[in-house]
Amino acid sequence: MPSKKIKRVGILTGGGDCPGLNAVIRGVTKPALDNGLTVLGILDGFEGLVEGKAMELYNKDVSGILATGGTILGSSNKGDPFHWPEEVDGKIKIINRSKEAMRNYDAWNLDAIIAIGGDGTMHISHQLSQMGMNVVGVPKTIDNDLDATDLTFGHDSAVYVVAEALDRLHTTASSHHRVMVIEVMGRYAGWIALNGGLAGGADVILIPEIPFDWEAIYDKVLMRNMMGKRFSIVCVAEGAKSKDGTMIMKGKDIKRTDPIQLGGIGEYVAKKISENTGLETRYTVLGHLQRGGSPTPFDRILSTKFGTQAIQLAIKGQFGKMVALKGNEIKSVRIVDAIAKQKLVKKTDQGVLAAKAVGVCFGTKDL
Ligand SMILES: Nc1ncnc2c1ncn2[C@@H]1O[C@H](COP(=O)(O)OP(=O)(O)O)[C@@H](O)[C@H]1O
Ligand SMILES: O=P(O)(O)OC[C@H]1O[C@](O)(COP(=O)(O)O)[C@@H](O)[C@@H]1O
Ligand SMILES: [Mg+2]
Repeated sequence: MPSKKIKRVGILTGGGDCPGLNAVIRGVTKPALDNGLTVLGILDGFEGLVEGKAMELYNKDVSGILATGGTILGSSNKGDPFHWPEEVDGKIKIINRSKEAMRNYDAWNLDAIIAIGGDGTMHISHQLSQMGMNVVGVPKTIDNDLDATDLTFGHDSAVYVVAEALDRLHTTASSHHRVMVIEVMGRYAGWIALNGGLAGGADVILIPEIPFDWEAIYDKVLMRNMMGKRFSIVCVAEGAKSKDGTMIMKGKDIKRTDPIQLGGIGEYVAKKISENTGLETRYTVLGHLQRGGSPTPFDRILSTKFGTQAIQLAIKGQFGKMVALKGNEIKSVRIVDAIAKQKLVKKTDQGVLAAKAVGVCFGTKDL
């Protein structure tokens, strides 16, 4: 049976922002308008859907945003309709506001929503699909931890920032004969540390998937020193942990479905190296610099392909699907399958093998 012709589509960006979101919004909106659809930009992710915050998008709104960072729609990693925190008598109570989300969807006369986000956004999209909402997903996250796509947009831009930072740290590390530790993002996945470390020539890369031995790190930096290489660069993922330790948290935000805020491992690793090797050590936390600014050309292209394919799926009535990169092709997968598995670094990944082959230490002798 041919699918009902859609006339009006909503678009939102959920979760942590990243470079390329605006390129996707443009990639969806331009062809949608050309096909006679109207487009409603929902503000601040699912928060806007629940609270009724939106604006019409016209050609002028998406003109000139291909290369701009952030999202013109705003984003939020708190507004989960199914897990909405509300303060009652000074205490946080979790309530379900999904019916209000459905009500706004109907009140706005939407035939579909394009939801751009990561695992959290896709979880919510799946739940809303089950309630009858037509959703098409677009995978974003600097972390690259969605298994259903070979790459998420935003990752390449984050890796570019890490590589540039490592280049800069190299020159000062070399001048002062220091160990430089850099903490990068990625949550429970080590992709940013692995790919950024590879691109920036790190000597040690520490990732959550490969718990490390302290001794292996000390040996590596001391050995380099003995060989006359009087500086070392250690690239550590925020979720990395030692074999005898746990991930280090900098805080908790109970308003979020995953309340854990990672951070602090860089400082800790630097302190331990300094205490146990006697080498002068400094640390840098790259933080949100990895998520800000203009997308790389690679991410602009991927985002544009994702956006244009997503609106095509919606026009064809292919709901409950997420666009995905498979090899060089943009395909689609079911959102329910996309949230089934997190993509983590495996010890056998070519990036790990290549890093090992050029002498990178992962803080373990077990590899
Ligand atoms: N496993 C989950 N199931 C349902 N909702 C989630 C889950 N993880 C996160 N969320 C919610 O999804 C939204 C976005 O999640 P977040 O992880 O910040 O961004 P992303 O969409 O990039 O993964 C937040 O409102 C968060 O509370
Ligand atoms: O900006 P916040 O709320 O501190 O979140 C930081 C987290 O968001 C990220 O930058 C990106 O995660 P998402 O893409 O899943 O939102 C993680 O690498 C990091 O742990
Ligand atoms: Mg997430």
